[in-house]
Amino acid sequence: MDRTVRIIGAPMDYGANRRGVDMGPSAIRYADLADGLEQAGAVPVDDGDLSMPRAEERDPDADQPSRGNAKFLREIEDVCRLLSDRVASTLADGEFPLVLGGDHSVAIGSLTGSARAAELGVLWFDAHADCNTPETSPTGNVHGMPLAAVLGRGTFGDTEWAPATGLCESAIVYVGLRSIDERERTLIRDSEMTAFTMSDIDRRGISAVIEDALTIATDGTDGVHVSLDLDWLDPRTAPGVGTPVRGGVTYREAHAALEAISRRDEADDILRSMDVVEVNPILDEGNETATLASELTASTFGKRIL
Ligand SMILES: NC(=[NH2+])NCCC[C@H](N)C(=O)O
Ligand SMILES: [Mn+2]
Ligand SMILES: [Mn+2]
Repeated sequence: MDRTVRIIGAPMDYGANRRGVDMGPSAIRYADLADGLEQAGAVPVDDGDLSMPRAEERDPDADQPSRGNAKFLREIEDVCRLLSDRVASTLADGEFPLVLGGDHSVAIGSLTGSARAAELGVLWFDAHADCNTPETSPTGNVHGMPLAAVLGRGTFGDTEWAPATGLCESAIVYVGLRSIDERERTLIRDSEMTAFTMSDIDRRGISAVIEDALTIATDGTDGVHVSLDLDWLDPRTAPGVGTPVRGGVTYREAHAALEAISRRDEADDILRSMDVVEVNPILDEGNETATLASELTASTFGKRIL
């Protein structure tokens, strides 16, 4: 399929606890992303990076004006508004938006953009649930909050910039969770989202879990957004991330899951948008996490072994 994939770099690090994820887009490009996409049968077009605002104060503990317990929320809002418009216009042009993070707060931009003109399901591959609000977050880091923001939970500043209109809560599916804060647990239980944890993968295997996840994410929706946080994988395989958690999926399980998405996409045309986030080259070993991010993206678009 000759799908045009527009690569949009979002070198944001205002939402993370560690500096360095702003270099993620370069590292993933350097790891032959465009080649991999071509081998998958896509036509990559690189938009370059969105420019990031300069924060007035880089001390993350400094008070961010009227933003509650959400560090750099003003900067994150600016970037996500821009990204959201870029994702929406890419889709309107009939192209596929592929967003390279940056920390996971960029998903507020990709999701609001992608859900503007469609009922949207989400596959969220992550060790973390990322559904804290400024009120519940133990850290104040916005990369732990994007799903709450797009679902309209909690208060993210004074304007309604974060909720995603066409987002279908019952079609949001987590895959591979293993680190959930207490208040996130309550939010998930009281929500319509589905959470497959690492225990589900242990018991049922990745293939059965991903088939169920695909069925839920596509039920009643026009398309699916894939959000891939590299800390979904085990830190032995993906060391270049800011918030590693032991006991993640293996290299093969990750490819199996994303290949399953591409097979479903070949049959039913389900893929709408994607972001690949949290690659931190400063913490990486020989760019292996960025390489993995690049390979897994190619698998999602249909690159096969044979
Ligand atoms: N996208 C991520 N790596 N998120 C990590 C979030 C960690 C923790 N739950 C927090 O709220 O701070
Ligand atoms: Mn994570
Ligand atoms: Mn995340």
